[in-house]
Amino acid sequence: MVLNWLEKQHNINLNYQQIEVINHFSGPALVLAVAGAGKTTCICARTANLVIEKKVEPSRIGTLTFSKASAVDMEYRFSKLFAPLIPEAKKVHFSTIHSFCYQILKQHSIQTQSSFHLIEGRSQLNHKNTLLRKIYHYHYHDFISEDTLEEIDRLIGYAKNHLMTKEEIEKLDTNIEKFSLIYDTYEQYKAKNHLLDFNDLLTKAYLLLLNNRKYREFFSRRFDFWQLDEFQDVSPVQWEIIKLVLKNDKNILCVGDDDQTIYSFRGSSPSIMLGFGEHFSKSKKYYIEENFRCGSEIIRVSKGFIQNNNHRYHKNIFTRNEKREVPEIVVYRNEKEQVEKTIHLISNRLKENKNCSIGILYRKNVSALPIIHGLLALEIPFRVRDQATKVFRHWMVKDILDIIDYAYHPHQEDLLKGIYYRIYGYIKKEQLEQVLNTRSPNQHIIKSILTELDIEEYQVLKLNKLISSLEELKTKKGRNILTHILQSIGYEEFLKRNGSISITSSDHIISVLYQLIEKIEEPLEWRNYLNEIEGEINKFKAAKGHQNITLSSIHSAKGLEYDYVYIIDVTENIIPSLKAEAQISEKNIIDQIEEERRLFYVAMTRARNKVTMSTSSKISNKEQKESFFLDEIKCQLPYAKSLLKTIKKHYDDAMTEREISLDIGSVVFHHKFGEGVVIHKKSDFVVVKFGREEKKISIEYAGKVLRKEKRER
Ligand SMILES: Nc1ncnc2c1ncn2[C@@H]1O[C@H](COP(=O)(O)OP(=O)(O)OP(=O)(O)O)[C@@H](O)[C@H]1O
Repeated sequence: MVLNWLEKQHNINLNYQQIEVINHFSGPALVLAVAGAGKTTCICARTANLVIEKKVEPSRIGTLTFSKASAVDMEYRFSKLFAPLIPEAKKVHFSTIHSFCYQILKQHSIQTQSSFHLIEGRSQLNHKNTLLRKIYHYHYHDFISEDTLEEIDRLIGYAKNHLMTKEEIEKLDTNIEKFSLIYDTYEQYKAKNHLLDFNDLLTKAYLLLLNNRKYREFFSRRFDFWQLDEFQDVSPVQWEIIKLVLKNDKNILCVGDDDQTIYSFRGSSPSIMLGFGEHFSKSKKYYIEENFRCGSEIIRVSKGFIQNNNHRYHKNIFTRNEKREVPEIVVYRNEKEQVEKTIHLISNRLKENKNCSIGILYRKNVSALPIIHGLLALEIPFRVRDQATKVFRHWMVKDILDIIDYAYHPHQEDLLKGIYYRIYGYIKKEQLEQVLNTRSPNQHIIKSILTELDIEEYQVLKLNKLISSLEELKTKKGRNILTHILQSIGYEEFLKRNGSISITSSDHIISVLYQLIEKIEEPLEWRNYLNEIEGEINKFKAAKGHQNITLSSIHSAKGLEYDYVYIIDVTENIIPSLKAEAQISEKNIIDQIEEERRLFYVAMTRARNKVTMSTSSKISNKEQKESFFLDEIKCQLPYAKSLLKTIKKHYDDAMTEREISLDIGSVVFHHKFGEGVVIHKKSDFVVVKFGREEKKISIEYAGKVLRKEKRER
């Protein structure tokens, strides 16, 4: 009946693997699906089948997802597909795990006449960040950078999702030395003020269910049939909650694609999916391996690429779709060319087909800005899915704007307080405090240091130079504004000294700012201009209706599809983006690379017709290597053989001219393992990927082996 309905009313012919899933009735089941396999269609059809064929009450079926957007989307699709067939379709429950936990806590608060307030959510977002900022300042006596704030937030989520003990939190692999102190203070403050963040919804609900039999029984009666979508994203605490509310019959159907696990950094754990069969010894396992979305060339290339991961279920990914277009790699000369040519390619696509959909995807939100700038200039409409403008509040952008403002307002102490140690002049904290206590409010602060304090000769020279550089800044235009701040005012020097941001990532931000600042006539215009761009982006974001072009981070593009996908900035250190913690283990590096590879796979499989991956040879005028993922993809392309020969020749030639390069992405040769790619580099070792195997080799040893091999050639 359901199959007939889908075929007749919606022209959807389910394949035999999908039909098997739809017919699954009771007991635990794991559905291993591939990208574009119609997971949502399957869950909706199985729900309809339970109601129509198995006579299950619609309100007894509960489907949980991980994001609000997916829950809303599924509810909408279920109603669109089956509302005319199932009069009580609205009674089927679709929600997020968080909202399920919220109901548990709400119930508890009613019964115990206690209350709690959320410090996250649409209107509350800043509350949590404000609290973390204050706690950081309390422990470090310093202001927190946006990067550190994000990292602390992530670590808190990670610890909670893994139900970590105090001892485990103390041992967490992080550069933030006082993290466990910050964590304790945060927890104490929330407990005292009855506040909860989103992750607390999970941990508190878990504890309630674990320690209170009545709650456990009450909520396990909530549904007879449970379905869990995006199972690959489940975290340990979420999985514990689900297991606690399952009744003895364990009617749960979990659907996911382990190749699309992209939230491990936040707490999801692929091992839960991989261990499903061990947990439920009598479970069934289904596969849906046909991709209905992508052209066969995209499937062939992306499948070969993801097979480089070792920790995954083997799946026979296939499609019956035609070839469509071969995935393409484009190496541009510099970041500017990448933006211009990408927009040009997109415009041509739209000329060919004004209804086609285009996704521009990137690993870091900052990559979106030059494209946005270019699209705005050409008045091409677009949509931005996530917070691309967050970079405008990045501390580097704030510093640059403050330096400009300070040049115009040299008496303003608030401005100088934030930047005095980030610019030339060697101003010490005590000197600044001393002069701020004695000078009158309208006095030029740096001049006051010169006239009122007893300072060394070298500093007199530096301060005089700084005063004239700040004056000179007011005369600069366009790119020269930024160059002057970086070089003459000393901001570049500070970036190099500062360990909290990698040079590559500051280079990336600077390169983006260079592109945005080009047409600025005088420094003071810069702040307004950034506000204008932000306003435009928000306008486009709010605009309803269809837009051909969508800009999105790869993370936010999960679950979506476009006719044409452009993945930009596929550059070393941008993707894969690896954390460079001091004590990081080899296993951790490999796990991170595998997660990044999954992320790239998600990006590629968003495309129906063609995926174009681009990189630029230079960023901020500095040579830039392409991501080694592109080497892995090149091996899958039709022209791979001849291309590999070229690469090999290129490296052979290069090696005869200079020492072998052990930089990430370099192709190297080992006497036993053959050709490999350097995928990670530390001061004393490198990790080299030879085919599907990864080897950790000490730098000293690697140097010897690789040179020996080359000499023999
Ligand atoms: N049996 C089918 N025949 C034809 N098209 C189908 C079938 N099942 C699903 N589709 C279509 O395939 C596309 C992918 O489906 P869907 O977005 O549900 O996949 P998914 O498994 O959620 O993908 P991903 O995990 O990559 O986001 C959709 O356009 C959907 O309508």
